[in-house]
Amino acid sequence: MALAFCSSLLFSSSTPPPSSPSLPFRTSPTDSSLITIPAPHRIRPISIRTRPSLRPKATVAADSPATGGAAPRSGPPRVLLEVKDLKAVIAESGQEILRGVNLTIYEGEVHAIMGKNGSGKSTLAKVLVGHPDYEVTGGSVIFKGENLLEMEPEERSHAGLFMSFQTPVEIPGVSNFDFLNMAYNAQRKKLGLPELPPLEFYSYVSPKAAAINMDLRFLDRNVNEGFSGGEKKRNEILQLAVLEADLAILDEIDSGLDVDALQDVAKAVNGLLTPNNSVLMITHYQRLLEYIKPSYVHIMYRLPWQTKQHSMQMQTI
Ligand SMILES: Nc1ncnc2c1ncn2[C@@H]1O[C@H](COP(=O)(O)OP(=O)(O)OP(=O)(O)O)[C@@H](O)[C@H]1O
Repeated sequence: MALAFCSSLLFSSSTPPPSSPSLPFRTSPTDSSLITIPAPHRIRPISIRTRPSLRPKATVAADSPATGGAAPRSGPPRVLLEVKDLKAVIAESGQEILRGVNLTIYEGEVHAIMGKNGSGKSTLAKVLVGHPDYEVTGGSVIFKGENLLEMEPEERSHAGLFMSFQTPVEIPGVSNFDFLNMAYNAQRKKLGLPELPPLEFYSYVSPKAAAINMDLRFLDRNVNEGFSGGEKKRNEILQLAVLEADLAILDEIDSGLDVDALQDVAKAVNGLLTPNNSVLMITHYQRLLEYIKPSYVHIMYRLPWQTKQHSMQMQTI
C-alpha cells in the first residue's frame, strides 16, 4: 500500500523549463527521432557494451530492499531495461505520443534524455512506471528479464523501478518519516524480509538524509507539504536513497535547484550508483551532466514529417 503512494507521486502535472541546451550530436542511421550520443568523457564505440562499469561504489550504507541487501553481482553488466518499439497513446483521447521508442540500459550506466518541451520525455518515463493516463499500444519493455508492461505500478516499484517527479505531490496528513518507513517496509515485505520498526528505520534513514544535507526536521513534516521546490527535489532523492532502486528515473531533478542543492542532489545520486544499478535522467540543462556523468545522452525530437498528432519515436544507436 505504501508503495502505491510512491507510484501516485508520478501522477502530477509538470512545469516545463524554458529552453533546451545545444549539444553536438550525430543522427541515427535509422528513421528514429531519438538520437544518442556517447557522453564526451566516455567516447567509445557505443555498439560495444562490455566495458567494466566506471561508476563509484555506493557511499551510503546499502541494505537495498530491491536486492535484499545482496552483495554486488559479479560478471559482465546485464541488460537492466530493454524498450523495443514502444508505442503509447493518451488513454483519454487516443492521441499517439510515443511512436516506436527504443532504449537499452545496462547495469552501471547513466542515461540522459534531452529534447524540446513537449517532445515526449516525461511521457516515456510515466509509461515506464505505469501511469494510468497512458495506454501502451505496441512494443515491449523488459525490466530485469520480466515483462514490465504486465506489472501494476506498485509491482514495478517493488521490482526496483523508481521515478522522481517533475512536480512531487504533497500528501497532507502523512509524515515524511511514516511514508518512507511504510514504503521501505512494503518493499522488504515483498522480498520476504522482516519489517524495520520505526527506531531502526530512523537509524537507517537519518544518515541518508544527512548525506543530502536534509535537515532531519523534514522527516517530521508531512510529505512535501510546504516544501520549497528544491526541498521537494531533495525529498525525492531521499526516497530513492531509502528504496535503493535498480533503475532510477529522474525527471528534471535539477529544475528549481540552486547550485548548492544541485551539488548535494548530484552527490547523493552518484553515491547511490553501483555497478548493478542505473539512472535514466531527463533534463534540459547540461549543468546536470557535469555533476552526474552520463554514459549516453539521447535527444528526443520530432521527425520533420511528423505532425503534432504524430509524435515521438526514440531509438538508441
Ligand atoms: N495526459 C495528457 N493529456 C494530454 N496531453 C498530454 C498528456 N500527457 C502528455 N501530453 C502531451 O504529450 C506531449 C509530450 O508531453 P511530455 O510531457 O511527455 O513532454 P516533455 O518532453 O517531457 O516536455 P517538457 O520538456 O516540457 O517537460 C505534449 O504535447 C503534451 O501536451
